[in-house]
Amino acid sequence: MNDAKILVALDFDKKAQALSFVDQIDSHDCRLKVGKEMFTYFGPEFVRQLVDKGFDVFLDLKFHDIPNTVAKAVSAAADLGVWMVNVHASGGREMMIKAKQALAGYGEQAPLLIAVTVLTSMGAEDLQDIGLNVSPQEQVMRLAGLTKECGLDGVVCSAWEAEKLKAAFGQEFKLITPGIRPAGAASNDQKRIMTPEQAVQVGVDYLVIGRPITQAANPRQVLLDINQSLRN
Ligand SMILES: O=C(O)c1cc(=O)[nH]c(=O)n1[C@@H]1O[C@H](COP(=O)(O)O)[C@@H](O)[C@H]1O
Repeated sequence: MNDAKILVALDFDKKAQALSFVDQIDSHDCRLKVGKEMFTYFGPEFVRQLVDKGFDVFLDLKFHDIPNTVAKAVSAAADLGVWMVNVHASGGREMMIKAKQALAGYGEQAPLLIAVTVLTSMGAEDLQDIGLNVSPQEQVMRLAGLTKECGLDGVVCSAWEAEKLKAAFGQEFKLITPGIRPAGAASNDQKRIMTPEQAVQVGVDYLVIGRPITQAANPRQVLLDINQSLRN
């Protein structure tokens, strides 16, 4: 069984580059996240290719639509054989419940279903712009609570919110966090970063890491070093 905590964000715009990267790493050392850019360029066939190579794939398409459409999209993701798929919690209760119900027929093969609460790129002013007079933290807690009520498996959040979320919603509620940087790595455009060790200590279940691994001279070694640091 794969117990890898690292989800490598495969943000390449060339399929050959992505596959050459994937060929350097082992499916036991990480899982792979495919987002909107790669999916739009290379489609479901690319996802199938990764699944066929033995990788657990997180299909990060953040579905947000009417309940029937999202349920069908989540079901299509399950048909691709992905390990995890996500929706926007702000799509609401009925949308999330229908999405969860759509996976019922897949039994053990059903992907984990998680929700995005508030994007880390949004601050209080952005929430005001869309009519939400609350702090991002309050909105994260509110949407995480709704996600749990709807029976989903967890949320995407910042590692800085992990302790509060675990305390409120329990250890089983999975937390997936971007903005993770090994000590000494460039932060790039990420603002509130944490090291992999710190993130695991505060209760994060899966660490989304992109450029520190994908742009490294020796990606496999960086991956092995991070995994080793998590075992210490
Ligand atoms: O949903 C995401 O994956 C995501 C949400 C968020 O709030 N912030 C965020 O950085 N991400 C993604 O996480 C990955 C982080 O990549 P690196 O910054 O290269 O480690 C990218 O694929 C981002 O699109």
